[in-house]
Amino acid sequence: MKDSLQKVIQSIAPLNQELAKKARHRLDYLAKPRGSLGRFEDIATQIFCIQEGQKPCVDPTRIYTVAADHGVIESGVSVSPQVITRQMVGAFLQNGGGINALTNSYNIDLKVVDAGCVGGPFEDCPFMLQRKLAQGTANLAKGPAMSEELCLKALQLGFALAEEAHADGIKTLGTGEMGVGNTTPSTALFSAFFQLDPAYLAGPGGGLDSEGIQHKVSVIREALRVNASAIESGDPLRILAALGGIELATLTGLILRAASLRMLVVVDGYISSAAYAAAWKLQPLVHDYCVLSHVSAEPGHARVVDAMDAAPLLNLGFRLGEGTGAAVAIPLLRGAVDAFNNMLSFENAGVIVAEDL
Ligand SMILES: Cc1cc2ncn([C@H]3O[C@H](COP(=O)(O)O)[C@@H](O)[C@H]3O)c2cc1C
Ligand SMILES: O=C(O)c1cccnc1
Repeated sequence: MKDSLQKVIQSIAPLNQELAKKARHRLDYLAKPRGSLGRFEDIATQIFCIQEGQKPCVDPTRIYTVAADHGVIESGVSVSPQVITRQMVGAFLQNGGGINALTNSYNIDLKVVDAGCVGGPFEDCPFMLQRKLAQGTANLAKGPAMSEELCLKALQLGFALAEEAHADGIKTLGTGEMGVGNTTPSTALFSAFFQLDPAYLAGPGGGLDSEGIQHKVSVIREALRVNASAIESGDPLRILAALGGIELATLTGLILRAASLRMLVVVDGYISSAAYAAAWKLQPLVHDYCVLSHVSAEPGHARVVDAMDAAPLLNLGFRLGEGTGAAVAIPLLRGAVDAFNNMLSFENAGVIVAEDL
């Protein structure tokens, strides 16, 4: 199983800088001052390179909202009980979650994945994927959250999801998650990967008060202590297994495989960024295939995006997860490629460039 991870990691190619020059050249000759479409120009260039110089396109798009439970919930790290994970998946299946409203609004395909929810299978539904790998994780404050084997299985589930999307002709993938308690493993991963104090990162998640946040910090400190040997190994796979979650490792696999299949990935907020951080530690080239949709209202997010040299597109005060930020960013990507593809050049528009006078 480790071999397939190595294979995916090695098959991610750097973007061709000659193509980036070509895209910049085109953008410079469109009927606008150079660089005046700012980040849209970067996005169009990135997509042009990912798609190897084809006319860039964003659609069709899909968001995978991956659900799983977390043993650490028994340590009192969330305002919500574990059963909310299941109930929210039930709400998604009735088209009633935040992610449903936004994917419907923006015409994005949604797939909800049970990767590790406690309990039995969910009701059948055309956009539900029943891929349960385990009944949640173990409590990371007491030992590793996952065995390396379970973590590899989750990575492989992520590979399969990216492959299925690719086979369906999807060009852009978004990440989403649902798992009560998952800001705790996310914060633990960020602390371990970037040597940051959990007190500097931990926030309210689903709604903890300041006392609750302090308790969460102490639980994360304990998780870092009991999993010190994995952290000291510096091996991102061991760290992800020890401190992560099933949905997080699935999203890590999805990001890696999507990059190797040359798909653009829109990474949602704080929690999805923890999956991205693991992918980035395993293969820094994923940076070139990903866009971070927004900076989460979870206060640690701005701090870790700095550590990853990433620049989220939006700041909307979102702190929901589920893929909602990714959904909101997708129309912006469409606008960026439409400007690239559809604007006239100075010459075709009959506009005289100052330097030609
Ligand atoms: C009703 C409800 C819907 C959600 N949808 C996403 N999350 C978000 O909050 C959870 C993480 O926060 P914490 O670590 O504090 O539990 C995750 O499930 C995340 O997706 C929700 C949380 C709740 C309560
Ligand atoms: O930004 C997120 O992903 C987030 C933050 C808090 C709670 N749930 C999700």
